[in-house]
Amino acid sequence: MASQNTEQNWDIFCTVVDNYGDIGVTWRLAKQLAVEHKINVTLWVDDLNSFQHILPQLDPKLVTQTHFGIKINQWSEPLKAGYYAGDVLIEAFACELPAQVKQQLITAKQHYAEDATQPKPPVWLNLEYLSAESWVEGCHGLPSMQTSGLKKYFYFPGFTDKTGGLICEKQLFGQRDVWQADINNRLNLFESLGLQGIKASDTVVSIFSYETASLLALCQLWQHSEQTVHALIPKGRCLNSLVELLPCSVDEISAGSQIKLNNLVIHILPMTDQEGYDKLLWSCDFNIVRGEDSFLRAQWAAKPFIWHIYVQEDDYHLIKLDAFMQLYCNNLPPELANSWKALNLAFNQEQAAETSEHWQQLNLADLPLQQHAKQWPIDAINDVDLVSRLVQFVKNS
Ligand SMILES: Cc1cn([C@H]2C[C@H](O)[C@@H](COP(=O)(O)OP(=O)(O)O[C@H]3O[C@@H](C)[C@H](O)[C@@H](O)[C@H]3O)O2)c(=O)[nH]c1=O
Repeated sequence: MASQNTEQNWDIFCTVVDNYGDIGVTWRLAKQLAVEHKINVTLWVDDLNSFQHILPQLDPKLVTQTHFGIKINQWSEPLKAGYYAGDVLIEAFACELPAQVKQQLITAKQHYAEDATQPKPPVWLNLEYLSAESWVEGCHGLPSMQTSGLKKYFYFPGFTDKTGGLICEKQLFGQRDVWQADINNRLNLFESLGLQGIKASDTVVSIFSYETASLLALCQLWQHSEQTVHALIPKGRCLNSLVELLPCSVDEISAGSQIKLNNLVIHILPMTDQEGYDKLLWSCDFNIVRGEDSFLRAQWAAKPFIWHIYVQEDDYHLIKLDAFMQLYCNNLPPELANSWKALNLAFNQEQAAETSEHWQQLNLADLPLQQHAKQWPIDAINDVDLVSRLVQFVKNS
């Protein structure tokens, strides 16, 4: 009961469209709400098998289970675990709430309208996808009146103070700095993942992209690089782009495989939990990431990166990519900004030759590039992270 009890109960509903981004973002959100704001969170997920890839201890057969203090309920219809209206209800990325949940909201509203001592109906929010586009500022926080008479708010993550902010745990940058200050952490991590032969002077790149000819071009280039390049690839979609380099079919490749191609060594990794993936990003010299959540975590890793954006109809993703690149490059020397942007654009447009060319122009040891990667997270977070802004938003609504 929001008005009588300080303990808050929030529900988050998430459908897994494809890949891991939707569940990845909502799982981070749930963990931070629970850990930093002591909120009782119930996360409803329609595909626990996908979820298990990033939370290995999850049992996809269970209707309800608790991990990290968060109740995780299977979302099948009709719901097997009961939904009871709490203080806040978040639908992630415009997923359609079950009819029985909507009915509970209407009932809660009616009861409250008849008797104001009854619990208020939950604050209802739709969590949107992250975009750096300027229109986001105008739409963040807008309410939309539903036919039921209930209000639903649109919550837009973003990079400016007029948006909903970015997911980032309070201790994250401190933990990252401690990790990166000691080279042994990186080498120990590689060892614990079973990666052999990585020397401190080698270049290490993590790769979690979608399929693209640009990736093949980069790997072909790295084969002939002066220094050894280690490509760390969690088993998944991007391997399909490297078929012509692989000694066997993608299906036969398993986590733990190591493929040596002249000066390029490809290591196939198991997927780990999110905390393990963060550490991997902190430990590499360069990260190739995708979607929404790994994209943000690559920024928080304070290392240079390529963002392989999720493709949208009519090339709309290129507009989103451009909006982000403009922001990211604001304080970079123009020549460096141009080559970083050109690399990202070529990679996303599958321009293999241009991707190789722009990679060669980018010097990973370049000090301004590294300094920018370190300063950017501080500027981007803009004082207040998404979860703190969200809690405040709920208080004000
Ligand atoms: C490789 C790896 C990833 N992860 C996590 C990090 C992220 O939370 C998640 C991957 O999510 P993303 O980076 O967002 O990429 P994605 O491609 O998996 O998800 C995408 O899904 C689409 C449906 C959305 O529309 C996109 O915006 C995007 O979110 O997986 C691990 O926890 N361990 C791992 O080993």
